Amino acid sequence: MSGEDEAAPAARAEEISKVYGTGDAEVRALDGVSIDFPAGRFSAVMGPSGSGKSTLLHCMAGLDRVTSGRLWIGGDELTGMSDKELTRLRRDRVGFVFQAFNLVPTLTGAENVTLPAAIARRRPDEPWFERVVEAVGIGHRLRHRPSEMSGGEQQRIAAARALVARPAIVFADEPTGNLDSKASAEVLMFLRRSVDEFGQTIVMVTHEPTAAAYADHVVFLADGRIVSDMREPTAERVLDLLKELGG
Ligand SMILES: Nc1ncnc2c1ncn2[C@@H]1O[C@H](COP(=O)(O)OP(=O)(O)OP(=O)(O)O)[C@@H](O)[C@H]1O
Repeated sequence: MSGEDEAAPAARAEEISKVYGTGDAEVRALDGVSIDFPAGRFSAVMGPSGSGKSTLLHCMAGLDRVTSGRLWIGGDELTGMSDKELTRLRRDRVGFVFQAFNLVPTLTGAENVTLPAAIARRRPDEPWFERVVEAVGIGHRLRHRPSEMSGGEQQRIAAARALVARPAIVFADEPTGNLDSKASAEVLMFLRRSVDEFGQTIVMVTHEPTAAAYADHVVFLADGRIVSDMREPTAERVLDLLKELGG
């Protein structure tokens, strides 16, 4: 958590814009956003509803394409990649955690965690799997199916699934949006631990100041632009700034 942000960013956006629709229906969801997400840090993205948070995350993760501007994951430029190249990049370099856990209901917890590696025909790294499972605290749920788990347990399985492939970066979109405060804290503590202990890079969209307070820094969006930035956030300072920004 030192201040050297000169390290190569894990992800970078340069003047990106995203326009949905045309004519009267045109929506400029992102309007010239430039941002570096430093490697080995936990970053949060906040802002009012409709400010472009999910759009930013989806574009940076290669799930959606920008209208203009350039994007990188590590040294790889996403803009200009074919769909096939993007799919491969997402599979090999990016982890995802979504609000709606997105586990496969017919698979056990363990099978859900190792599914991406199986799809990519990668050999499972057993010691690493054990370490991630220990850190996430869901060892006792590995043989259960998602329907037999609480929301918090399902989300921790989803977080372990994102982490176990050792991605260059994990994007989390409202990962605690469906969880109560205790389950949220467990998920967030795991994400924090994965940054501190495993050197993981995380970018998380959230509405919740208490969730943002787990991050090393927070960027604030409004109307598709970055309007503020906060290091070492606390829930109180985040809340104050959101009020100031009218969010
Ligand atoms: N597929 C789409 N087609 C048209 N407009 C879209 C599409 N996706 C998003 N938008 C619009 O782009 C803007 C930004 O949406 P986005 O979902 O990125 O905001 P957000 O900050 O994540 O909002 P929320 O906090 O409510 O999830 C909004 O005005 C939204 O209506």
